[in-house]
Amino acid sequence: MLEVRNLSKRYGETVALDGASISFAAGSVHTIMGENGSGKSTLVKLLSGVVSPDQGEILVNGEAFSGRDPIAFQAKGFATVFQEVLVAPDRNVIDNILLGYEGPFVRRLARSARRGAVTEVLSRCARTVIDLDVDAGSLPLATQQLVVLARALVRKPRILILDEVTAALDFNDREIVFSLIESLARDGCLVLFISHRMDEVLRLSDRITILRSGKVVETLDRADVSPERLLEKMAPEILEERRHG
Ligand SMILES: Nc1ncnc2c1ncn2[C@@H]1O[C@H](COP(=O)(O)OP(=O)(O)OP(=O)(O)O)[C@@H](O)[C@H]1O
Repeated sequence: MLEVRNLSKRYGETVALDGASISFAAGSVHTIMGENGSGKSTLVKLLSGVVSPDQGEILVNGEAFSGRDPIAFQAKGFATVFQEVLVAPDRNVIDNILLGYEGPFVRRLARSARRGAVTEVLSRCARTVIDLDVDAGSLPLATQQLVVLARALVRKPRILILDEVTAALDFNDREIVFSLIESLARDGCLVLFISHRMDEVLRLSDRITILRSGKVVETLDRADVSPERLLEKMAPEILEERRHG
């Protein structure tokens, strides 16, 4: 459904992504793992149209497209929740969740229906009760993250990219987000999950791609991985130290 071929991105002297080729299947949770600086966020930015690749292709259902055009990516069914929490701080929660969503769905909604749509989408991704009328900037960071997640969900994405979204969340909200991820994948969505938490990666992933220094080390099926194998692929030097330490 989604494929990247030979994708590369350089920032000055730094090669952030170096000829990455990965195939992603619809209806699956595909995790990208790697140490800090391995290129995970660069891949996310390329797949969101925030930056454009120096080389390589992004294909959706076999059709190549790329470039620096987030709206075009959204139109193709991509929605991304970035690592940095991005709310419009002076707009209320309803506006934040419906922000930039120019689809016919929202245009036709009356005021009360907007509130209903937002309540429904929040109930799918948060146990925390969120006041819809306060400015999003006044909410705790974890709640802001849930607002951004709801914003992605309201678009009914076919490809949902979650970059370290669970880091700030409390236990209850993390559990509800896990269930949401599982149910989205069951319904045919591709969930591209970026995390360095071994427990959640092993629990949720169907496939795992490991990046090291901008290169794809390997893509593995969940059945073939163990924590030790993942660590060996991500950071062999750490495993070596442990063996001898
Ligand atoms: N805008 C930028 N300008 C210069 N260098 C950058 C920029 N963005 C990323 N890099 C560099 O590219 C490399 C890959 O960074 P990237 O953020 O993609 O890694 P990451 O795996 O997401 O790391 P982290 O887990 O810390 O978020 C790093 O060496 C980083 O310093």
